Amino acid sequence: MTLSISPVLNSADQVVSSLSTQQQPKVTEAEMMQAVRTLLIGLGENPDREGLKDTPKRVVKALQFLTKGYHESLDELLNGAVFTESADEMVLVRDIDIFSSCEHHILPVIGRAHVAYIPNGKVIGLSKIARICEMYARRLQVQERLTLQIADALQGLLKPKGVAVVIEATHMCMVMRGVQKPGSWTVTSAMRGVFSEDARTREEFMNLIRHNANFH
Ligand SMILES: Nc1nc2c(ncn2[C@@H]2O[C@H](COP(=O)(O)OP(=O)(O)OP(=O)(O)O)[C@@H](O)[C@H]2O)c(=O)[nH]1
Ligand SMILES: [Zn+2]
Repeated sequence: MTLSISPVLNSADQVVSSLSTQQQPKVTEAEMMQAVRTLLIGLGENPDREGLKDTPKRVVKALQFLTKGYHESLDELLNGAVFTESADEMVLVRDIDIFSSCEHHILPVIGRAHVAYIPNGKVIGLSKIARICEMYARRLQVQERLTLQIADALQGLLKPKGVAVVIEATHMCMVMRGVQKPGSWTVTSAMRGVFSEDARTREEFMNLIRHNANFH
């Protein structure tokens, strides 16, 4: 099977970023598996031993899953779930699990996103906020870009009064290798509109993401 690994783009995506627009060459799954086999040999392994026989196939499948966001688009995931509403108070979806992969080492980045916006005539289906996070997380990323892509997607889709995104994450490339700092985690934020202009609105958001829910 020949895979096109060029990202699926739509108008909303184009508003969001030009970072993923480059055309990629087409590569077959067989070629991808062969590359994994070469890696195994380079690591001193025997790719033909029983335990590793199907590993190239599994690795390719796993990497395709971890980067499936390249083949998704905002239009598809939204499924029309943007509604006209007069609500104009902050909407916050907290503690959205993030499983991404760092683009430098292709190692896991694990954390949580908190996403808020203040509507301006339109609201979005709540699950779609998590789906937007998921689409951008399932790509090779740096945490800063992931954070701003989520913010800019919401800003572009809803034209709200403001958007705030905070991501807290730990990078396995800093935990399992390299500098080896298991307790470290990184916080990134992207503030748009009133969240960037008004310290009180930003403060309210920061307080809400610190507060512990009663049902936990
Ligand atoms: N800003 C940013 N840096 C990241 C992210 N993920 C990984 N990195 C960093 O990317 C950098 C790559 O640095 P290099 O010196 O080229 O690579 P390296 O030799 O593997 O670096 P070390 O991790 O320090 O061993 C490292 O400092 C990583 O910590 C991210 O999401 N955001
Ligand atoms: Zn890394």
